[in-house]
Amino acid sequence: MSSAPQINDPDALVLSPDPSHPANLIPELCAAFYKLGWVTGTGGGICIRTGDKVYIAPSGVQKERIEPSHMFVLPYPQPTTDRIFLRRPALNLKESACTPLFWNAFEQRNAGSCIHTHSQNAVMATLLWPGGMFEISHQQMIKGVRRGGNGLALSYLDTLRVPIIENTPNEEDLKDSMAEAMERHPEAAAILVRRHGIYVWGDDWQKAKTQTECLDYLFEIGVRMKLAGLPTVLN
Ligand SMILES: CSCCC(=O)C(=O)COP(=O)(O)O
Ligand SMILES: [Zn+2]
Repeated sequence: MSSAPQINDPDALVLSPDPSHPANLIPELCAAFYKLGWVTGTGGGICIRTGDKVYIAPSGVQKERIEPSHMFVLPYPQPTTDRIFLRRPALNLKESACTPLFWNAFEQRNAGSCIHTHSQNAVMATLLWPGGMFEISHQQMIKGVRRGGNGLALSYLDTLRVPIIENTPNEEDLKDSMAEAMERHPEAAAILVRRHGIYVWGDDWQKAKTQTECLDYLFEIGVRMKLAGLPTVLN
């Protein structure tokens, strides 16, 4: 008898031979992000939304070792009351604590994917820019960032600005301040969290990943410029 998942079997939502299926992509991308130092120590990750379904990794697990069967699938949109699921893993796991923050990206930017990293470049940027905004100009990689994370790409002549919000002891409690920062700065492609990391979103996982890479590069070079005493914004 075949053990393949049947129609109406929730496991069919995460078991696919297609490498581009979100349940296969999330483990692959988390393993790649781990190598970059973005999701070490279990923190951070990526979620993917395909229309009315959201694929989310478990919380507090080694993100470089997750498997498709560990994935949560949630319907989008959600009711305003309790969180509902289309599929939960058989193991006793909880969905990522980043879920409410990923939801900000879906609801406010219609994002198809959101990435959270604990990159030291992002954290250092929040320490060396003690105000509410990271700023850098005249860098080629600025061209890889889109206005609002989902609009037209910035030009070499644009100054990149990324808002910084203050950290909270619990990840979930960042939801409101992240939502406010996104509302106040419609051109922002991401939100930095002081002494913690960053949330970056995009129309799809490819665009979210590209923007996270460009931003991380810009944080790294911005930090190095600042430490070398060089101005990061030119007139
Ligand atoms: C050492 S990780 C602390 C919690 C955190 O910052 C985080 O991003 C948690 O993400 P998870 O997906 O594991 O809930
Ligand atoms: Zn985090």
